[in-house]
Order: sequence, then structure tokens, then C-alpha cells
Amino acid sequence: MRSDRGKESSEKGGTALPLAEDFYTIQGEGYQTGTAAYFIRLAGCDVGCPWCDAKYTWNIHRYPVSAVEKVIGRAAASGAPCAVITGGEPLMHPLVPLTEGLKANGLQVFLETSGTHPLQGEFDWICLSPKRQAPPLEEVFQAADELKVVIGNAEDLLWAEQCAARAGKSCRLYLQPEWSRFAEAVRLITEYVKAHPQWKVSLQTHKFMEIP
Ligand SMILES: C[S@@+](CC[C@H](N)C(=O)[O-])C[C@H]1O[C@@H](n2cnc3c(N)ncnc32)[C@H](O)[C@@H]1O
Ligand SMILES: Nc1nc2[nH]cc(C(=O)O)c2c(=O)[nH]1
Ligand code: SF4
Ligand SMILES: [Mg+2]
Repeated sequence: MRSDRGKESSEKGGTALPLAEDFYTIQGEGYQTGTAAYFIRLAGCDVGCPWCDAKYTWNIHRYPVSAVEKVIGRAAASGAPCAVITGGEPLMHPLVPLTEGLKANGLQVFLETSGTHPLQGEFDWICLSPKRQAPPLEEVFQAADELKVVIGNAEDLLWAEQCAARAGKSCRLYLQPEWSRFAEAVRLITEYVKAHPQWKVSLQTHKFMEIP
């Protein structure tokens, strides 16, 4: 597709990427909750979750490409022990130069993904948040260190189990309440985790802390 070729050439093999924002904060969700982390949020997503809390990233054309060496420099200068690459859907982009550069500067590299595109780049921790309308690729299920399924209703719990069956044996399992249905989702998750303790609760703690 011509538009894809255009994107690849503008991204120069991954040395320049459309950056929505980057900031130093605390990982709010999942297994690494509470860890200081430099967030790199890339633009563009083709999954379209109706409740997405990062909709502003979807339109890739709103964000000019940024040189990854500058982003790596800011992450390294922040003093963060690790970087979280998120979006948008980060796997839409060539991530080898970004992940290699971060690691060369001593940062661990974590990924937040829906798993809808092939893995590329080097990661120390992969958090897969699978979406029913765009199921993850098998290779991402196999590589995931953590499955973090967003729960808004009881059907989402069935989806969570279908995903757990496809993940590796040592993959950590988390249920995260959908933010706009928080009270109902917490009720569902609480009962489910008590009955199925292989799952744990993940809260978006940064939203309670009112930090990015
Ligand atoms: C904005 S997404 C970006 C990364 C990637 N596209 C993904 O979905 O994993 C980051 C995380 O936020 C979660 N998330 C987004 N909107 C949410 C909401 N309204 N409530 C709970 N979690 C949400 C996603 O499921 C994902 O785990
Ligand atoms: N503090 C904080 N933790 C997060 N964990 C995953 C996030 C994401 O949007 O990918 C996120 C985020 O946006 N902020
Ligand atoms: S896959 Fe991630 S970024 Fe894309 S719409 Fe869903 S939650 Fe938002
Ligand atoms: Mg977020």
C-alpha cells in the first residue's frame, strides 16, 4: 500500500517516529505498578477501542515524526531505570532503533501493546492488553510476560479466559476495570478474582494519584 510505504520512509527505518508525548512518571498499571518509568507514547492506532483513554493519539497525522535519538536522550537524562513504549499502538512502528538505543543507555525497555502487529525491537517486559475486536497475533501471546485484560462487562471475563488459554504458562494474569464503568467493573473483577485466584487486579493507579 502506498500510504504504508510513505509511512515507512518518513520513519526512516525507525530512526524517526511520530511521537504523541514523552514524560517521566510512575508506571500505574499491572505487574510493574509503582515503578518509576519514562513513558514514550507513539501516535497511530488501528484498533479503535470505544473507551480508549488515549484517543488523542489515533490520528498519526497530528504528530510530526521526531528523531528517536532525541527521545532516547531525554529518557536517559531523566534518570529513569526503565522506559515504557506505549501509544497508540506502538507495534505499528519499526522499534529496533528506539529499543536498542534505550538499552544502550542502560534503560530496561517495557512494551504496552494490543498485539495486533508483529513484534519488532528488544523488550525486557511485554504487557499484552488483548482486544476482542482485533485479536492479538499468536507470536505476541507467546511472548507476553503479562496479560492485562480490560473488563467492562461479564463477557469480557470470558474473553480474558480465552486469552489466558493462548498465553504462555508463566504469563502473569491481570484484570483491569474499564475506567468509565469503574464501579460495576470492580464488582465483577472482585468476585472473579476471589473465585479464580490465578488472576490479579490491576488498577490504573496513576488516575487516582492524578499524575500522567
Ligand atoms: C492506551 S493503551 C496503549 C497501548 C496499546 N494500544 C494497548 O492497548 O495495549 C495502554 C493501556 O491502557 C489500557 N486502557 C485504555 N483505555 C482504558 C480504559 N478506559 N480503562 C482501562 N484501561 C484502559 C489499554 O487496554 C492498555 O492496557
Ligand atoms: N502512569 C501511567 N501508567 C501507565 N501504564 C500504562 C499506560 C499507558 O497508557 O500505556 C500508562 C499511563 O498512561 N500512565
Ligand atoms: S488498542 Fe490501545 S491505543 Fe488503540 S484504541 Fe485500544 S486502548 Fe486505545
Ligand atoms: Mg494510559
